[in-house]
Amino acid sequence: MNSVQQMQRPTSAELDAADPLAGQREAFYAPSDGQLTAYLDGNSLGRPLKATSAKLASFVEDAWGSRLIRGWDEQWMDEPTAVGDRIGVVTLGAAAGQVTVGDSTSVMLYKLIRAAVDAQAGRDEIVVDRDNFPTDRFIIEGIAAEKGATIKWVASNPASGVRTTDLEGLLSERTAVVVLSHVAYRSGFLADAAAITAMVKEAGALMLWDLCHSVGSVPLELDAWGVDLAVGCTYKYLNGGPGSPAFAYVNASQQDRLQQPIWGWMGADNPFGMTESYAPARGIRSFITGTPPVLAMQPLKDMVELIASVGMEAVREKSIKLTEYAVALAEDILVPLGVEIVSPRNTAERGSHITVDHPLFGEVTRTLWERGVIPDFRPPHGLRIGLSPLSTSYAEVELGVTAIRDALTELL
Ligand SMILES: Cc1ncc(COP(=O)(O)O)c(C=O)c1O
Ligand SMILES: Nc1c(O)cccc1C(=O)C[C@H](N)C(=O)O
Repeated sequence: MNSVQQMQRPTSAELDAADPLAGQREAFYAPSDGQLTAYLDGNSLGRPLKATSAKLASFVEDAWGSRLIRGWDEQWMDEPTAVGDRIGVVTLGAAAGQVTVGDSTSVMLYKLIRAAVDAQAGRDEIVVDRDNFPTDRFIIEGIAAEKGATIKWVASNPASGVRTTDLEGLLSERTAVVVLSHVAYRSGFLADAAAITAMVKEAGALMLWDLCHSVGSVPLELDAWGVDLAVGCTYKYLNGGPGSPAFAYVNASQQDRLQQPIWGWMGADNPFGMTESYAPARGIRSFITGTPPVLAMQPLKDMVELIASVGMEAVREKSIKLTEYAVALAEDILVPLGVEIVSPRNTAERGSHITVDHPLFGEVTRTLWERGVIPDFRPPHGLRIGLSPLSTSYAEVELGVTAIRDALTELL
C-alpha cells in the first residue's frame, strides 16, 4: 500500500480534527522561512511560544529597563525558587520549596551527585546505566575520579531502558546514589520510576532521576514516589529556548543532609552580608551558586502556565496518541524498507519520541533537513522523531514519516 490515507485507521486530518489540543498549536510560532514542513525535534529544542516575544520585550523595557538594580530586591532574588515551585507543582508532582532553577543540567548533575556521594558516608559506589546521556556518564566519571568512588554500570538493553531486574545484584550497602534517565534519550523508553525508586531506597541509596526527556511530556509524581533528587532541562518540552536554565529537585527530607559542592554567594545564608566565609542558605536556596539567569528563565514561565491550563494528563494523552500514530505509520511504510523501530511498542513504557534505525539514516537525515523535515540523528543509525504534544500535529507526523520513506527509498 503506497498511500498512508488508504489504510484502515483515521487519517491525520481526522486525528487533527478530533484533537482537543489542536488549537494550542496557535500559541507557537510557525516557522517564517516558508520551507519547514514538519518539526520533529521538540525533544531537543521546543518551538518558541508567541507570548515569548512580548514577555522578553516587556522584561527588557519594564523589569530590567525601569527597575534596574532594584529588580533584585523586588523580585529577581526569588525567581529561581518561585519559577522552581511552579515547575514543581505543575509538572513534577513536587510541593513548593523543593525546586530551584539555574545552571545547566550538567552542572546541576554535578552539584547533586557530588552532594549525594559526600552525604552517604561509607558508601563509595555510583550506579548509572551505560546508555545514559553522555553528560550524565561524564559527570559521574569526573566525580568518581575526584572522590575515589567506583562506578557500577547497569548493562540494560540499549533498545529499551533500565528495569528493576537490571539493578538486581548491583545495589548494596556500598551504593551511594543511583542516576538514571526517566525517559531514555535514544529509545524513548519510560522507566518505572516508582518501582525503581522504591528498590533503590530499600538499599539505603539515594535516587536521582534525569528528567530532561520527561518533564512537560510525562506526568511525574516525585513526592509520591519518594524520589530524593532530580534534574531536568527546560529547553525541550518546557520551551525555554536554547540554553535556558535547568532545574534541580531536592526532596525536603534531604535538604539539610546534603551540601552541594560549589559554594557561591547566592546560595549563602546572607548574600548581601558580604560575610567572611560561606554559610549555606536554608532549604532549597543552598543549591544555588551564583547570580541566577533571570532573563533566561522568562520564556519557560509561559509554557509552564500553558501546561497548567490544559493539565499534564491531557498532555500525556496526546503524546501517547502521537507516538502510537508514528509507530503505526513506521510499521506500515518504513519497516518494509528494512527499518527497525527501536522504541518500546507498549505505550506505558514510551515517552514522547520514537527512534527508528537504519544504516542509511545519517544520509537520510541530511536530506530531510534540506527538505524542511526536521527529526534528529543519533549515532550509529538512530533517527529520532520527537513529538511535542502541544505543538505537533498528526499531519506533521504523517508528512515526516512519509518524507523518511521517500528519502530512504531514493538511496536504496
Ligand atoms: C538526558 C539528558 N541529560 C542532560 C542533557 C543536557 O545537559 P545540558 O543542558 O547540560 O547540556 C540532555 C540533552 O542535552 C539530555 O538529554
Ligand atoms: N542540549 C542540546 C544542545 O545544546 C544542542 C543540540 C541538541 C541538544 C540536546 O538537547 C540533545 C538532546 N538532549 C538529546 O537527547 O540528544
